[in-house]
Amino acid sequence: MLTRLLQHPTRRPPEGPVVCIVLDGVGIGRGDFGDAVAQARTPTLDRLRGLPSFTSLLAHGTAVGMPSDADMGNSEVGHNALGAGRIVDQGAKLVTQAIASGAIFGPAWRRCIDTVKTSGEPLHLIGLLSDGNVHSHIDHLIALLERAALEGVPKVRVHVLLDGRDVPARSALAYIDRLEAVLARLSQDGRDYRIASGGGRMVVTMDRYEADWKIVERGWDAHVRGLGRRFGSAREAVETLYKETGLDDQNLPAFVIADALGPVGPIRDGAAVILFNFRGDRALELTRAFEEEHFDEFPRGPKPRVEFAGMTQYDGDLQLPSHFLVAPPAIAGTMGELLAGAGVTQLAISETHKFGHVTYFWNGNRSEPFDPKREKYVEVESDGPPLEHRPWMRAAEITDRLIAELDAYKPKFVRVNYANGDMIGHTGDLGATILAVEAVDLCLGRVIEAVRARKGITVVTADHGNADQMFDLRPDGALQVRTSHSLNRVPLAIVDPRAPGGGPLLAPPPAAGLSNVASTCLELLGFLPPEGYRASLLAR
Ligand SMILES: O=C(O)[C@@H](CO)OP(=O)(O)O
Ligand SMILES: [Mn+2]
Ligand SMILES: [Mn+2]
Repeated sequence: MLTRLLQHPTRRPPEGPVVCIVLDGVGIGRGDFGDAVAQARTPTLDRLRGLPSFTSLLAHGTAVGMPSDADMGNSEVGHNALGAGRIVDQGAKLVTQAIASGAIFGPAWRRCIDTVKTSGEPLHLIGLLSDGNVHSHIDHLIALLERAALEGVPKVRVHVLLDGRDVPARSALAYIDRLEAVLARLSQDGRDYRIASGGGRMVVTMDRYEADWKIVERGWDAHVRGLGRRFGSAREAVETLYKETGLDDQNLPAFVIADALGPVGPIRDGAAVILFNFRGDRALELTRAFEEEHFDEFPRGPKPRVEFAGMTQYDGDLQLPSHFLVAPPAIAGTMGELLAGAGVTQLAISETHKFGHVTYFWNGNRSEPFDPKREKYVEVESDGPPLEHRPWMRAAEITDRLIAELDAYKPKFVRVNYANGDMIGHTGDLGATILAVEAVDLCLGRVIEAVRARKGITVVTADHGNADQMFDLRPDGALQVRTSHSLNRVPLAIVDPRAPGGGPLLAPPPAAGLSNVASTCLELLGFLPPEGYRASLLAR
């Protein structure tokens, strides 16, 4: 692996910057009524489709390091591939492999098991309960439960975050039933395994990029302190909350499972806690709440002294958490690191919801800049929910700031993420998602024009689909709102006013995907595609 960029023998970099725009969740759909990208009025995207430099890229499955081609893409694996220029085996795959080999039951697991065997306190498992394979997989949870039983752990408590964002919007009961069956089977020979608390992932525990610590506080109260509305079972909680609130899984309020003696699973001194999500963005804040001695993001109450482990290490710079079951994907030599080494100035910009995507994920799950003197990271503060009431989100403010920074900071390479197609697509609201795509298209046009005026090049792509598929066809023929990402390909277009047709000719290798974008950007900047990187998309 090269650690230094080499000049390209023939490519001349532009006078201005190379700006890579990620349209989060804007894939290429079927063009039907449920394809919000096709339904939207998008003069800029339409123009890009006519360029010689337009193509489509794979953004899901094995092309982004997921276990199989049935797996959707997501922001983590998408931005990892964009920034690393290679296909890296991702958390979903690494955890499954570590379960198969037994490597997952290493030192961190041992510490947890030894702790609870000594104290008599429960082993607590906290995480997202679904088979979405974006943040977690229920099979991983079940493997941990089976092993705990095999090792004679007497008490386990599971704290379940309801999904409905990577899986159908109201599918929580199916996963709860499946989990309850496993817990009942394992609750024999004196063992006592139960669900202890839970709530919808968008309002309980799984905040990211410090958008709203209240979310984590609600989770802390329910999982750790046993504080919250009580129910006899998770099924009863979900059924009642569906009826009372009309909300879907991702937004259901927190709940606590209690019996005649009170909450069944508060987390106390001497317990062990495993956060079984493998993806870091939405796991880091709870990790900090468990690990940091000094902490003032919310009142924790007395912090229980527990043995804490993550499914993996979520942040390689901050080394969070300190103990983890599976080694994280090793992503070194990302394009950000190589450009920093070559002294090229970089700007990364997005709004809060996607800020870490263009910094942390782009840099291989590292939160810090490689060279703070030549990198500027700009976060535009996001609006609060409900986002479907503001589908334009902060696209205009991001655009204003980006254009201002082209003159003020004068970066040579820019990466920007527009969150709208994804964040509004996840709400399942077709009308709002059409508006979201239109807002992005407007800003896209502004950026392209500003970059052209400064003699730069724009590279437009997306990290995975979402807005392009707002419905699923159920087996019975009925339509069902789709809140999750799609498996569709994503657009790739390059605007270079120096090229005769408005963009360079492309020669995409077979099965070209997101991992080919880094070499493409580096080549446009006048460098050779680095050794080990996937090929550039540019024709010779
Ligand atoms: O919101 C998220 O956490 C995921 C979906 O689970 O979306 P994205 O990968 O686009 O960030
Ligand atoms: Mn995304
Ligand atoms: Mn998403």
